[in-house]
Formats: sequence, C-alpha cells, structure tokens
Amino acid sequence: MGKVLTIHGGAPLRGTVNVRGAKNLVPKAMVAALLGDSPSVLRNVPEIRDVEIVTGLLQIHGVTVSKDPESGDLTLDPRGAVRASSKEIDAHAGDSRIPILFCGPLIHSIGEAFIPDLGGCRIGDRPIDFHLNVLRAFGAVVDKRTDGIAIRAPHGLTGAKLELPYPSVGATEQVLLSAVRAEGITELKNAAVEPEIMDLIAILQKMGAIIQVQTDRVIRVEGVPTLSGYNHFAVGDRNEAASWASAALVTKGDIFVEGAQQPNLTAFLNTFRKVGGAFDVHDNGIRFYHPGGDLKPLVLETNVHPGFMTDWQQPLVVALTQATGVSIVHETVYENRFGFTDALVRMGATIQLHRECLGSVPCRFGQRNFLHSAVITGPSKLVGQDIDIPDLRGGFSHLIAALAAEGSSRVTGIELINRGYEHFLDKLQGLGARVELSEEHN
Ligand SMILES: CC(=O)N[C@H]1[C@@H](OP(=O)(O)OP(=O)(O)OC[C@H]2O[C@@H](n3ccc(=O)[nH]c3=O)[C@H](O)[C@@H]2O)O[C@H](CO)[C@@H](O)[C@@H]1O
Ligand SMILES: C=C(OP(=O)(O)O)C(=O)O
Repeated sequence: MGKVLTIHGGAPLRGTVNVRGAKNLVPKAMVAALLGDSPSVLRNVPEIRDVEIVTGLLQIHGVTVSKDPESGDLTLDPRGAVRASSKEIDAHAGDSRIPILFCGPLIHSIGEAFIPDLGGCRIGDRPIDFHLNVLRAFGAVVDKRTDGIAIRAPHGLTGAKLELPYPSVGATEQVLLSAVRAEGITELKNAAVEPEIMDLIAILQKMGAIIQVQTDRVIRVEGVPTLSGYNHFAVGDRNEAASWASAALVTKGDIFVEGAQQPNLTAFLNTFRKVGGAFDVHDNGIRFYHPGGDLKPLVLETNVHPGFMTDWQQPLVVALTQATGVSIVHETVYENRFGFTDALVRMGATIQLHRECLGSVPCRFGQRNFLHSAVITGPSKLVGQDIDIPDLRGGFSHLIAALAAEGSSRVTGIELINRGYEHFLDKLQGLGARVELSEEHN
C-alpha cells in the first residue's frame, strides 16, 4: 500500500527552498571514493533515494560510509573494499542507474565488478552498449549472464583511444572512472561535458588524477597508479533548481531557490526569460517569479550541454501549457520522454505528439517510430485529476500542474520523486502548497 498525495490547486507557490548537491553528481562522487587509498569527505549531500542506494552498494563492498548527523557530510573509507555477491548487489541496486559506474573503481580496487538489472527513469530504451564497449576497450572481459553482467580484467585496465557515438553522460563518467587509474593514456572523443561531469573531474583531480578537458569534446586522461581521498563540496542541483523555477511560473508564484548557480543554468535562464518568467540572480541563489502578463510560446530543442537539458523539459512543458499560442518542443536526448503529457492532456492541456523532428536539426529519432516532438497550444485551464506518477521529472511536472489546476488531484507513486528531490513535501508545504498525505486504500 503506497501513499496518496492530495493536492488542492490554485495557490501560488511563494517562499524559499534550499537546493543541495546534484543528484547527477553526488552518487558518482561517492563511487569515486572507491578509487582512493584513504577516506574521502563529500559535503552538500542531499537526502535523496539515489544517495541511500549508493550508500548501501558501497557498504556491501566493504566501504565504511559515515554521515555527520549535523551537516549530513559523508565520510567514505574504501580501505576495506571487498567483493559482494551478485545477489547482494542486485538486492541493493534499487531503481538507480548508478550501479553501472562501479565497474572501473571496483576493477581497480578488487579486480572484478557486476552490473545488475539497472533502474532509472523509464524514458526510453536506455541501452548500456557504450559502457560495455568502453570497458572492453580498456581490456575488461564482459560476461553477460542470466542474473546480470560480470566484468573482469585479468590483466588490469589499459588506457585507450575512444570515441562515443553520442556524448553520453554515463559513458563519459564510465571512461573517467576507469581511465584515471588505468595504465597509460586515454583519449575520449565526443565526450559529454555537463557541469556534473566537470565536478566529477574536479574531484578526481583532487584525488591525484591527471585529466585534460580539451576543446571539441575531447578529454585526455593520463593514468596514475594510486589516488588518495578527496574533500569536496558537491555542485548544486541545477535540475532541481530549474524544476522549482518552473513551479514558480506555472503557479504564478515567486520562489527563491537558495543554492541555484547561474553558470550551470545559462540555457535554462534564457528560455525562462523568453517564455515570460523573471529572475534575479543573488550570490547565494536565484529568485524565480511570474512577473504578471501573458506567458509566451516558444520553439525549444533539448540537447546535451551546453544545450537545454532534457531533465528541464517536463516541468517547462507545464509552463508552456499556460503560454498564449503554440509551442514546439523537440526532445533529442531520449526517444520516449513525452509519456507524462497524457496526464496533462487529461487535466485539460492541448498537447499533440509527433514522430517527426519538429526542430531546426534532425535528430537520431527522426523517421523512426518515436513520438519525440510535442506541439503545445495554450493557454489551457487545468483541472485536478487522479495521477499515477510515471518517473522523476514527469512526476514533478504532474505535481506542479496539479498545484496550478482548478480543484483537487489525487497523486500516487510519489515515492519516485524522492529519487531526486530532497524533502519535496516539506518544501512544497513551506511554499504554501495545500497538500495532504494519506495511505492508499484499495
Ligand atoms: C544519473 C544521471 O546522471 N542521469 C542523467 C544522465 O543519464 P545517463 O547517463 O543515463 O544518460 P546518457 O547521457 O548516457 O544518455 C543519453 C542518450 O544516450 C543513449 N545511450 C547511453 C548510453 C549507452 O550505452 N547507449 C546509449 O544509446 C541513451 O539511451 C540516451 O538516448 O544524463 C542524462 C542526459 O543528460 C540525464 O537525463 C540524466 O538525468
Ligand atoms: C533521467 C533522470 O535520471 P536517471 O538517469 O537517474 O534515471 C533524471 O534525473 O531526470
């Protein structure tokens, strides 16, 4: 039996929320601690489900993870690293995609790794072929079994010349976490360069790694035999920040997002301004608000950094349902990230999905069977509905649609939101949302 969140719409969200370390960096920084020969300290750690999952996975591998009760800072001591069984790994992998990033660090520390069935948001096929190919190029042996994938490196990992078919965030991190202690030099072409990757590189450099980020998506790593622990303050969660910004716009509210960092939100801020939102940048965060007047439609394409991040797309689409006119959103990172619009349409939004690339540049998903372009016509009056949350960002977008809607919505599956939004219910209540949590009765 799960929880039901009843949301009574119509109240603008006003107040301050604090955003801590990025979901897309913190768990990976925790994995990086396995590469050191001394303890690491990670600061600005949010209390989210993906952090709990990685804590469990590290612990079954013999890493001591201790949390400062006041600050929440984590100390990660990898000196007792040991093998864990595939059953244990599977039991702790939860619904996160991070287990695949244990490969390089575990091979370096204990000589083998195991990839269980991966979780993460169901927003497309999410294959792991790039990961397995780069591991093979480093000299790893990949053994696909019925219970998962076993990875061994009988002769250790050796640097390689690599090129990704697409600038995948996870595969770039796989290369970094494997290359830093591999024998010799690795050159990665077509690398992803998201701010969370740059922060991971900063951590690895603190540990003793030699990593050069060149122009044109080329990263060069000179492997070193040993690394030490790090002490690091994690980069802020730009995706959570953008979500609260959209919440302010959709509910005609005013939210100060403490911890939002302008340099990592450039593409979002441009779009937010073009759609009619206003923001003021402060030293410790950004105030996002609806300045009054009509919101404006726009044509938008998601892309790898420095483009408009795909994880910002779903909350912003809700704002576009309130803009006067026709907007087009072309999703070029995931082939199936518009499933969440079904619920918005039930709530009264006008959104049509198309298989064609309705953007300036044809993407990998054109001429195939993927509904990856959306045409949104607004403004639409939204009305409350029963909603079952499909994934992290789609779920957050449903919450903010329900908060702006007329009447009440009954929302199930809210546990998924805990993967990436720290204490989101407390934050919503602090912003004046009228929400009630109860047990689900069948
Ligand atoms: C935990 C985490 O950091 N998650 C983020 C990470 O996901 P993740 O690292 O999984 O995303 P990727 O950048 O790898 O995926 C981008 C595209 O590459 C494809 N691909 C990826 C790997 C592979 O082996 N084969 C392949 O085809 C994917 O299906 C997708 O179409 O980056 C995404 C893109 O910024 C974000 O939406 C996610 O929030
Ligand atoms: C797609 C996302 O996350 P994950 O890769 O962890 O599923 C997300 O954060 O929106």
